[in-house]
Amino acid sequence: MSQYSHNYLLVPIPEYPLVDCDPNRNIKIVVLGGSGVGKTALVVRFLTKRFIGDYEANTGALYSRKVTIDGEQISLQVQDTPFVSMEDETDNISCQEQINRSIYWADGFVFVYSITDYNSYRVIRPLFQHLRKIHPNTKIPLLLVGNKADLLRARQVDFDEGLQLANELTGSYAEVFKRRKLMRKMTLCLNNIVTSYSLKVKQIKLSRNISKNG
Ligand SMILES: Nc1nc2c(ncn2[C@@H]2O[C@H](COP(=O)(O)OP(=O)(O)OP(=O)(O)O)[C@@H](O)[C@H]2O)c(=O)[nH]1
Repeated sequence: MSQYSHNYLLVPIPEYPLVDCDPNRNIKIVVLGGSGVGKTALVVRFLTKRFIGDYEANTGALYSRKVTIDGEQISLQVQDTPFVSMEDETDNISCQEQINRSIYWADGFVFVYSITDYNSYRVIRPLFQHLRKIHPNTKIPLLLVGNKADLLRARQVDFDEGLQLANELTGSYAEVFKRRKLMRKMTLCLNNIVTSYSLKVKQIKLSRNISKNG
């Protein structure tokens, strides 16, 4: 049983041990952003399909689920991370080593800011530049999420600013709060992340067929 199960209303736990994962059939996604923007909440909502107010702050936790893509069973792994912050008086970010490791590890990225916190939005560009240094030459599947979209009265970041930033980062954009919308947007946007993986799956299938048929 999970170490967290006793104390909290709902805590996602890995569906199966990570040792069972075939490394060729993994999609690895990391969720990144500033402090308190709702990264953990978002991961919990996405994976459990529930909107909840009480959950373990599982910063750094790795979750896994099985999904089917093009008839192939794939393990989707989602990594929650500690927050990233801006260094004082500069446009640089400071992030823990764990974040760098996650960036190296991941195939796709979910950047989260809160629409109620302009500073969390400001973190995103330098974060992307940081990511670019680690993955200089690859197309980066990315979803930008403007979270806490239920708190419209406290809005500090306009919808258009989110959209513009997503375009700049060549990613998709979603402002989310309601579960259905989150699921729809996440699913749609996840397709971006998954597309490159699907191609890989097709290549695997193709090479398997070629070797089978000589
Ligand atoms: N109103 C509202 N509150 C939210 C939403 N998502 C998260 N929260 C709240 O925001 C707070 C921070 O959420 P977390 O998921 O812990 O945020 P985090 O980004 O993981 O935080 P760090 O651990 O600092 O990195 C919690 O009190 C959540 O309940 C949302 O969509 N709407």
